[in-house]
This record gives sequence, C-alpha cells and structure tokens, in this order.
Amino acid sequence: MKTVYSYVKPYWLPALFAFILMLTELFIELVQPLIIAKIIDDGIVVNDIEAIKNWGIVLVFLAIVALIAGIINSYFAAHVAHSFGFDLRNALFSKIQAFTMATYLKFPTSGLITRLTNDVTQVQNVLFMSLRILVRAPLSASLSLVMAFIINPKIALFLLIGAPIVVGFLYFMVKKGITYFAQVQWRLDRVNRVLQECLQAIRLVKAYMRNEYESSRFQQVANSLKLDTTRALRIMEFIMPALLLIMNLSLLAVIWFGSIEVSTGNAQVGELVAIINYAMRVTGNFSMFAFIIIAIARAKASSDRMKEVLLVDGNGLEVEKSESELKNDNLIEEIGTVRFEKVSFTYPNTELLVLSDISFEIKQGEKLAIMGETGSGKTTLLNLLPRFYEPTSGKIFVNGRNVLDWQLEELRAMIGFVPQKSLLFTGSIQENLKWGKQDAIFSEVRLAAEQAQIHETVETFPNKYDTRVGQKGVNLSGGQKQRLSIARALVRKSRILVLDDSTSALDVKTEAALWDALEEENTTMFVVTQKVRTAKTMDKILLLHDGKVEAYGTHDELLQISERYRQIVESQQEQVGEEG
Ligand SMILES: Nc1ncnc2c1ncn2[C@@H]1O[C@H](COP(=O)(O)OP(=O)(O)OP(=O)(O)O)[C@@H](O)[C@H]1O
Repeated sequence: MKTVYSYVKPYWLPALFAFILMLTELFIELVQPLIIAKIIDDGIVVNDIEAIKNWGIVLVFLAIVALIAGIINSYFAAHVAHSFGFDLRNALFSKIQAFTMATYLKFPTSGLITRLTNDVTQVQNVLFMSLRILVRAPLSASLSLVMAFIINPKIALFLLIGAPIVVGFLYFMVKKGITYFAQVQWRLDRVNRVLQECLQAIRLVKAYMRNEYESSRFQQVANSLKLDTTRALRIMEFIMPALLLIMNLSLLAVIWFGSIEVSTGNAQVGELVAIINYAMRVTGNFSMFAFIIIAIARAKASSDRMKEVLLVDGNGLEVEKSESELKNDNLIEEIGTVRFEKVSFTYPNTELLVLSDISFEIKQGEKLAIMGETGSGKTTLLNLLPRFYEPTSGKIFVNGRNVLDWQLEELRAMIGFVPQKSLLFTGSIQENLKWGKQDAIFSEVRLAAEQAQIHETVETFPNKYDTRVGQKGVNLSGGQKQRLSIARALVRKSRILVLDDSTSALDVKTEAALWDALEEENTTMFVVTQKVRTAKTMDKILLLHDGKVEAYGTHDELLQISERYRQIVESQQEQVGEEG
C-alpha cells in the first residue's frame, strides 16, 4: 500500500487536523453517557432540578461542539482525500506516459482507464472515510467498552460474550472481500474494454448490423460484473445482520443481568442506563467498522492494481540518458542520414522474428519507399527509428549516432512521424497542427498545410483554421485526416519524415502535388506504400518479405534484380489497365 498511500504525505497537516477533530467528537461521544448517568442519579433519582438543568446545559454544549467538530472534520477530510486523489491520478498519468511501448503491451488500455478513474475513486473514498470514521469506529467501540467496565465490570462482562465470533467474522470478511473485489475491478476493466471497442468501431457495428451481437457481448460482461459485485457485497449483506444479532444478544444479556443487579441494590439505575448507552455505541460503531472494512477490502484491491503501474521502473520506462553517458561524436558530417546495420527484432513476450538482418543506408534528403505485403514488418521497422522499441540485435544509426545513444527527446525532435492511422485531437485545426510544435507561428502552420495539400480545403471550412475537429467538431474525410496528420508532422520541420502508409486515401493528383511540395525540402523520408507509382518517385525502394530485405535499390534496379518486385509492378499495371 505504501506507494499509493505515500501520496497522502503532503497533506499530513490537514489530515492531522481532521484526526484531532475526530478525537474531539469521539471524546464527547464517550462523555455523554456519563453525563446522562449524572442527570439520572444526581438529578432525577434525588429530584434535584438544578442538577438536571446544569448537566443538561453541559450536554447541549458538548453536542454543539461535537457538531462543529464534525463539520470541520468533514471539510478537512474531503480536502485531503480529493487532493490525494488528484495527485495520485496525475502520478499515474505521468507514469503511463513514460511507459515504453513494450510496457503498454502488458497493460490493456481499458485496465489503465479503470485504474485512473474507478480505482482512484475507491481509494480516495476510503481515505475520506478513514479520516471520518475508520479510526473512530473501533476506538469508540473499544473505549465505550472500557467505560462500561469502569462503571460496572460485572455487568459490562456480558458485552464480551460475542466478541470472539465478531472478530472471526471480521477477519473472514476482509480475506474474502479483497479477493472478490479484485475480481470486481477486473470485470470493470472488461466492461470498459467492450464499451471502448464498440464505440470506436461504431460505424463497423452499424454497417455489419452487429448491434444485437454487440449488445449481447456487453450484456455478458456487464452481467459478470453484476454477479461478481453481488457476490462480494453479499458477504456484507450476510455479515452485517449476523454481527448485529450477536451484539444485540449481548445487549439483552446486559439488560437482563443489569436489572437483577439494580433490583438487588448492587448497581444504580443511572449506571445501568450508561452501560446500555455504551453498549449501543459498541454495537453501532462495530457495524460501521464492518462497513468500512468492506470498503477497505475494495480499496486494497484497487491500490494493488495502481501499485502495478506505479512500480513500473527500469526497463519498463523510457528514461533519458544522463549527459555524461552520451557519446560526443561528430554528428555534423552525417546529418540526416539513417543506417540500419544487421537489425533484427522480436516483439517483447513473443518468439517470432519480425525483422531479420536488415541493413541499408539513406543519406540526407533521400527518399526511401518501403514496400512489402501486409505483415512483412514495414511498420515495425519504422517504430524502431524513434526508439519506440529497441532492436533485439544489430544497430540503427541516425546522424551517424546509434539511436540508443541519443537523448530520447533530441532523437524524437528530429523525426516527423505520421502513423498509419490518422489521429486528430479534439480542438481547432490550428491547435492540431501546432500540436507537435507549440510555438509555431501561423505562417508555418499555413505553409505546412499548403505542402500537405490541405490548405484549400481548410479555407472552405466555416471558421477556417479555427474550425473545431473531433467530437462536436466538423467531420473530416479519411483523406483530409491523412493530410492534416501529414501537415502536423511538417510543421515540426523535422530532418527525417516518416510516413506509414499515410497517403493511401489520397487521389493521384493530390498525392503527386504532395510529393512535389516535399521535393523542395531537404528532408530524409521513409514512405511506406503499396503503390509502385509512389515508390517510383522515391530515390530508393526497400522491398521487405517476411521481415527480411528482399531487394534494395532504385525502381529500375529492382526491376532487374527482383522477381517479386516485377510481379508487384505487373499486378498494378494490370489494375491500371483494367481501371483504364
Ligand atoms: N505489438 C505487437 N506484438 C507482437 N507482434 C506484433 C505486434 N505488432 C505487429 N506484430 C507482428 O509483427 C509482424 C509485422 O507487423 P507490421 O505491423 O510491422 O507489418 P506491416 O508490414 O506494417 O503490415 P501492414 O502493411 O499490414 O501494416 C506481423 O506478423 C504482426 O503480427
């Protein structure tokens, strides 16, 4: 629990205040029965109105103090709990952002979302309850017991009849609760995952008319969540009345034995009333304690899940190298060059060699087309460049320096990356384009948009560059999204530009205009493409097959040396012929 609850530390002072106020409430709670006993024994029994009045005033005064203490305690408890929740969420978010791609693979997205939302809330609630009642309930119960013993040990002894059973019940509840609630949180992950998948693929679901299927899939996971939650809560449903029954039986025994003691003159009425009062407090506080124990069990399951994230360290995080570790080599000569030397790669936790013995070099300003059938390793190869993953063997050099020896930030600042799937964020077009370079001025944004052939389209939007995209914004076509993604990368003016099949949705004319515009830039380019027409315009082509280099060279060279390339060319010529 340490890693999660260490986030309470900065709030120790308000937490201490809350604790002291809680003790004040507790103290008053414990003194009240004594005063009632005084009112009965010194007032009612001897008919002393003055004593009743005086003790009555003290009672009311203490009740008001307890009320005020309770209100201020709630205020501090809420402040501590919510600040803690805020810090914890931020810490989790930062940690997740620093994950290596390999670590992301270990945590399903839905699981991370639940951890950041529901799990944090569970722990936050328990912290709030702790500052309000967690310590108070058992303390109040045990001190009430002590007070009862001080007043009359013989009668109070009857309160202990059920104690061993109560302790046994609580132990059982905590043990089962932790296991069951861990299962509940896991089920919540599954519900989130199905929901996320369905919403992301909503068009597909509609197009395939899979609404009913998706609904039943959702019902299945939601039902499992319901069953597991019910199972977990059932322990409480069973144990709470059982606890109360035991406690009330003890209370009955106290009343029975106490009335005998009073009638034989061994005890006073006031004493018995006070003990009954304390006994009821023991009962009430214990049931409250049992309720919190359930919440703690749930929070323990949640905090264990968050701990998994917070404890990710070392190889699981992207860590910047210290200046002293960096190689001070001469980078000027090879600026903009990229060299792969016998690079092989296997995804973490898998056996399959996805890239095998890849070697090639491109110079500054050269444009490399990467071709190959689906699954041949094109995206994987590109992912190694900004060090999303590290090669299993072999070396990759950027500007003549091994990518492992670069400061991560510097390396990535040099690379403009356009992933296969165009993703835009909620916000204006301009905000999206400036996303990779916050300090870009409008003329840079506009130039990038012109190069990416999207400027004219943006000009037709109602608010031009201030038009909102994403949820509640304009709906963009696939090609428009692709061009905006390209423009976003171009705004950064990176030395190296990586386009992972990012022009697939562009028509021939637009694509040609895009390459023309990029021709003017002295940018080294990696372009994954399926189209020979595109590949032909590049300086070199790297043809991958099954993760190996099938052929490497210019279009003409590949026509000479690679049968597979010739087949691709022929098949596309046939297509063009058929289309024509
Ligand atoms: N995260 C991953 N974990 C394990 N294996 C993966 C992962 N991503 C991709 N692979 C595997 O690596 C191989 C190469 O995938 P990659 O995405 O690089 O191919 P690609 O040539 O870009 O394909 P496409 O043209 O369809 O995008 C495939 O066999 C794929 O199953």
